[in-house]
Amino acid sequence: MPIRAILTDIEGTTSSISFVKDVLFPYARRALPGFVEARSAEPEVRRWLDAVAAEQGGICDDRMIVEVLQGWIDEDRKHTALKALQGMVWSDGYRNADFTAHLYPDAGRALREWNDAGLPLYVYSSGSVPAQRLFFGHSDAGDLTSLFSGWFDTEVGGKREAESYRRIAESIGVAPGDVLFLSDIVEELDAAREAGMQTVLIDRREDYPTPRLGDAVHGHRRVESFEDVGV
Ligand SMILES: CSCCC(=O)C(=O)COP(=O)(O)O
Ligand SMILES: [Mg+2]
Repeated sequence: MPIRAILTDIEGTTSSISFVKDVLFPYARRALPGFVEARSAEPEVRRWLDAVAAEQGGICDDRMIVEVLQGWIDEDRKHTALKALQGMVWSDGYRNADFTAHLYPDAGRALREWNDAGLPLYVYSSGSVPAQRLFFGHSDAGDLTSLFSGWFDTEVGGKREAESYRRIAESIGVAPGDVLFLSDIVEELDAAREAGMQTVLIDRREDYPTPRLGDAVHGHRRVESFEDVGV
C-alpha cells in the first residue's frame, strides 16, 4: 500500500520516555504553583483551571487545583487540561535553555529524509499542540518544526479511539489507508488500524528493556529504530 503521509507519536517514539518523566514532568510539577499564582487570571490559563475545578466537583481554590494537577502529573494522566497547562509552563524552561527536548538520532535523520522526499509529516501526541511545537522547536537536533505539515493533540479525541484517527485523516485530506502511524503504544496502533491506517510499533529498547513479543504487539510490525520503518 502506498504511504502518502506519516503520523507520529512523540514520547517513546521520536523521543525517550525518561526525558518526559525525569525532566519535563518534574519541571512542570515544581513550576506549577508559581505559574498559577502569576497567570491564573489570563483567560487561556483560567479556562483550563476551571475545567479541572469543574471535574473535581467545583473546587474553587487555585491551590487545591494545583494539588490535583500535581497528582495527575504523578499518575501520568493524559488529561487535555493538564497537557495544555504543562505546555505553557514548559515554555519558560525551553526559553531559558533549562533543557532541550530529547530526540533519538535515527528519528531526526528519518524525519529529515522523509520531508526531503516530499512526504508530509504530522504529529499526534497527548502533549498539547503548543507543547509539541516547543518540543520540536527546541530539540537536541535543533528546530525541526518546519518538517511538519500539521499537529494534533487530544482535542481531536483520545489516542486509543479509532474516531480520532478518522478525524485526523479527514483533516489532512489523505485516505486513512495511505497514512502510516508510528507509536510505542499498541492500543494506539490498534485504534489507528481500526480506522484503516497502516501501523508500525516503535519498540525502543532503552524505554522498554523487556522485548514485547507475540500477542503483546497485536500483529503490528515492530521495529527498534526509525531506520527500519522502511518508507
Ligand atoms: C510533547 S509534550 C511532552 C510529552 C507529553 O506530555 C506526553 O504526554 C506525550 O505523550 P505521547 O502521546 O507523545 O506519548
Ligand atoms: Mg507515546
